[in-house]
Amino acid sequence: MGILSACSSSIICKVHCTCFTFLYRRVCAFDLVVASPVEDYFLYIDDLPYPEKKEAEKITQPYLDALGEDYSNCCQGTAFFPLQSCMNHSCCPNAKAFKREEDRDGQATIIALRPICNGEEVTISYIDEDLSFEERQALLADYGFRCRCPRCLDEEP
Ligand SMILES: C[S@@+](CC[C@H](N)C(=O)[O-])C[C@H]1O[C@@H](n2cnc3c(N)ncnc32)[C@H](O)[C@@H]1O
Repeated sequence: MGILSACSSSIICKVHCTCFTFLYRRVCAFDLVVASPVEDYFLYIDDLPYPEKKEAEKITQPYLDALGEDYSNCCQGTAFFPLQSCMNHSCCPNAKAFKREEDRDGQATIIALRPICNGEEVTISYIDEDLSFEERQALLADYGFRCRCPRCLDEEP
């Protein structure tokens, strides 16, 4: 297995997605929900100084009227993150990959769940690690492998 190891800081890194497309999950895609970019755009217009705001609103108001309440719908999708794709799974992971409110589009954060020693492998969980050994193995079989993490080796009958 390839290994991604890292330093001991709690926020390990911010990773960027290279494309925003639907991928087979074995490639290690990452499900995302991001705030509506349309809403962000209207908030930006709202903050413009007076003459520019007036000008911009002449163009944006018809779109806002047409969209109605749907303008603030968040977007959901799956993205490919090259760094996260290098991270092996563990049923007792030491890190977690997710998008925080402050992460902008195309960015996600890997955060340590506990202190990680220099040189220690950084692992995330691909599944709900609260499941039983059999349930975890069944889900991971769908990813195409049998889990050999320390917890599974320990729980293996
Ligand atoms: C997203 S890749 C992870 C990076 C990969 N190890 C590499 O070198 O490119 C997922 C693959 O890594 C292997 N893998 C990841 N976690 C594993 C684990 N806990 N036990 C066994 N194999 C694992 C499996 O072959 C799996 O299909």
